[in-house]
Amino acid sequence: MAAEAGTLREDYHALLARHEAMRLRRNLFAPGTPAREAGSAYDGAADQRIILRDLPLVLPFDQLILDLYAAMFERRPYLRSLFPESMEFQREHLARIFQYLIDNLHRPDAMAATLRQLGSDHRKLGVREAHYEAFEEALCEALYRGAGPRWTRELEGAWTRMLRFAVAAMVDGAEAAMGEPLYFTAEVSAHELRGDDLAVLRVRTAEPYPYRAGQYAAVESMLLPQAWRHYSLARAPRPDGELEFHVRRTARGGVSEALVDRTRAGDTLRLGPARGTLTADGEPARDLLLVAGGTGWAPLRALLEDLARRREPGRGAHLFLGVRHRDDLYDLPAVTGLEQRCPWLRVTPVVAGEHGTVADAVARHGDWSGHVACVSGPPPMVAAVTDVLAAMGVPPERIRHDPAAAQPR
Ligand SMILES: NC(=O)C1=CN([C@@H]2O[C@H](COP(=O)(O)OP(=O)(O)OC[C@H]3O[C@@H](n4cnc5c(N)ncnc54)[C@H](O)[C@@H]3O)[C@@H](O)[C@H]2O)C=CC1
Repeated sequence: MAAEAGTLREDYHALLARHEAMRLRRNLFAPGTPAREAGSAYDGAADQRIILRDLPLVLPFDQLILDLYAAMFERRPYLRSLFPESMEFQREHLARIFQYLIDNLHRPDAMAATLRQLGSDHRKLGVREAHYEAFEEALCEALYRGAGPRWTRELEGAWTRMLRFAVAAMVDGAEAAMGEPLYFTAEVSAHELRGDDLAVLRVRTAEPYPYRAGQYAAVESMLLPQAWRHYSLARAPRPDGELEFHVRRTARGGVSEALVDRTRAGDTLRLGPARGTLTADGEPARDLLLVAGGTGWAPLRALLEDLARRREPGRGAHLFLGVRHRDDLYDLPAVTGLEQRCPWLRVTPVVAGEHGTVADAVARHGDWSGHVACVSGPPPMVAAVTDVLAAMGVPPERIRHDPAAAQPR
């Protein structure tokens, strides 16, 4: 066993050394034009056409991705430790990334910011530039396996160029974030069950944790190493530095179960740096429409606390709080506390069985075309509310929500 581990380590260091040598060579032989800068000349539209044309050959993604990880771990077993024990979420995540890349390949520059962020977020997983090489090798093998006799060099070329473009932006993002901490260690200061499947966790980080109201963090429980899930920070930043998360158990064996059922005060969590642009900033003259569904209330609570603190004269806010059942109004004291403190805030609870959908309630209530809207909840609810608001003439830049991919499930 020890000898095997030794060989794995040697393989790993050989890969890193080989990679560093390649990087040096690239820089020596092509000064000023490292591979990653070539992205700006990348003809993504041409590769998009090839990939879309041949997509039926390599679908379903599920199989392609299963083959990819199998090939990677078979060839380089030492990379397995960078991934969580359960690969299910990881595979779904990769399928979403592939879909995102394919959908947006015709406008590579527009994707760069998302990919740089992704690269910066991959640092906390221990991912290094060299690992992408192993990933590319495994992708080629999976494409070859999937397409079988219909595999072509053109198909492989288009996928490889797409991947290299994405990797170049991710590596840029990782390098630009060198000064940012990989993660923050936090101790759970309180764990409170609110119903059988929901917990409110309060945590304190060892170092100050910078964030703005409305943002979210990747959270890792020590019970499930390398499995990170996003949860919104449910309070505006406070002088005592205490943070709050609202977690609903969504599946057995996942991070939400670990956080709801198996976490107690005194336990350690890790938090990635705060992310997201769900803020009320930018247009202080406009009234706010806040639409929450279930634990999607968390970031909107932070926004309201922040607004209550730095009251902007004349600015009103209307909150629609959507839940399935009355019992799901799990944070009522906070809601009523804000309502009492803030005469400019109106609250409309929407209980699905009694009042219909949140989107319908928003539509029935009035004309929101002059408002800034912040929407947070299950992705289908966010989509339905966004459609209603768009139909009323609220421009897209005034309808704010987190990307569906950033949500805990
Ligand atoms: N915990 C957190 O920090 C955050 C959670 N979220 C997301 O918010 C959601 C909250 O989930 P739960 O608390 O379980 O809420 P839930 O499933 O109990 O539903 C909350 C509200 O959304 C409506 N809804 C549910 N499914 C819908 C659908 N398919 N179409 C239209 N409306 C629908 C319900 O009627 C209810 O009004 C999750 O998707 C989570 O990812 C979003 C931001 C932060």
